[in-house]
Amino acid sequence: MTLGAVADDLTGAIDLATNLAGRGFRTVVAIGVPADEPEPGTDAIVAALKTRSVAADDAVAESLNAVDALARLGCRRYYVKYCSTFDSTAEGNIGPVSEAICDRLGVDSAVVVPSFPAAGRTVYQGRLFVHDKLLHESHMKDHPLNPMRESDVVSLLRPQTRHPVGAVRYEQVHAGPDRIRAALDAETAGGARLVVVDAVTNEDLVAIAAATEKDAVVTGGSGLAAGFIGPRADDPDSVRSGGRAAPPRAVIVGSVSAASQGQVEHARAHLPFRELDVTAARDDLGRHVEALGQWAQKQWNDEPERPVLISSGQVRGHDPELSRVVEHANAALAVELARRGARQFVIGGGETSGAVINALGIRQLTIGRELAPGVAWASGTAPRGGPPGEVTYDVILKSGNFGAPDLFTAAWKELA
Ligand SMILES: Nc1ncnc2c1ncn2[C@@H]1O[C@H](COP(=O)(O)OP(=O)(O)OP(=O)(O)O)[C@@H](O)[C@H]1O
Ligand SMILES: O=C(O)[C@@H](O)C(=O)CO
Repeated sequence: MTLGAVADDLTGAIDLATNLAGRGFRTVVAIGVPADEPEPGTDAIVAALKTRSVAADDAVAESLNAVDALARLGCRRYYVKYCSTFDSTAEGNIGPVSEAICDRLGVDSAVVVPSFPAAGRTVYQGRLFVHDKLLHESHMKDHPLNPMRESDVVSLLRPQTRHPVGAVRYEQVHAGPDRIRAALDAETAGGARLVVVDAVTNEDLVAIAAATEKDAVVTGGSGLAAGFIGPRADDPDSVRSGGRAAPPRAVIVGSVSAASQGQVEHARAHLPFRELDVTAARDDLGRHVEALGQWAQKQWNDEPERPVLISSGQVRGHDPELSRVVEHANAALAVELARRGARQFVIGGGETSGAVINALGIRQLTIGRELAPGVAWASGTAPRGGPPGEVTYDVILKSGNFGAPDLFTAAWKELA
């Protein structure tokens, strides 16, 4: 049975696909609502949507389209993937989307498991932690699109549903799958449709996965997948396809997260670096992007294997419109670099990655070597655009806060 997943952004989809691959699922990521039959032998299809920051009605409609498409492709079990920091719009899309999918499939209730301990996200007594900080005290309090000012997951979810929100606390999770199942059933009997489940360690996630293995819908960050047992769990390396493209190489960072900015700081010492000038991009996008393209070409002429690094820098203040301008600029930059031959990209940030992949015309990705929790190389093809034929790209699409400080320089070794 193929597992179907609906992810609310692209890097989140890659994150989930990486964890599924690590558990022995041969996984493809479809960009948008899946249209194509997956290759024979596919165990999981993750639909990468762009619904985290849109109006709830639009997020619901797009998510249902994706579930219907996954059902047509043979999926019978579904994973609703949102961010491990539970971010969405102020009104929130996680409740409406999860409930609509349950309704569509005739399912009474589903677990809510944001926890991803390997990336420092844990839920204890309903409170979401990012490493040692409560969510509302973490970097997420200043996120440019979805600032998070509350850490209690039940409180975050309550305004997003007309039903009571259930909770299964750590004491019950720790007591194992049978107790978790009994607690979930009691919450559902009490009228809850969405039940927030604590998880602090991978063992907790394994227990929750066992307790819910017959549930047709589960929801969460990618962590819960670490508890799944895939069809090729004995040999997870067999599901990975290697790097297929060749240099030139570029790192494009539109992510403003602390981890990405640290990675830029580290890589600047080693790679040719330029900052995308936000004002110049807004005033004359074509000219600015062309200038960056010429600069990159010169670096590649001097050292063909050496990646260039371009970052759009720090956001000042909360300005969604400016964020869109920068996304558009980063996407145009990727197209310009591809036009000049670039085939291997590391992209920082979920929104940025979505914009870039769409602009390059990539419709589907297969997962390759894993570099860090939730981060892996992936390969995809796109129409050549002009002459007939296809172009193959190797990409890392990195969630803002994921990856070690040296990711932008170390990643390339994994392609060899
Ligand atoms: N200098 C800047 N000024 C304004 N907006 C910017 C600037 N640099 C980046 N942005 C925008 O900030 C947003 C960052 O979101 P993105 O999802 O790409 O990264 P992130 O939030 O750090 O990562 P993730 O969503 O994966 O956690 C994008 O819309 C990007 O275009
Ligand atoms: O769950 C996460 O933290 C990531 O996959 C993500 O969605 C960040 O955009």
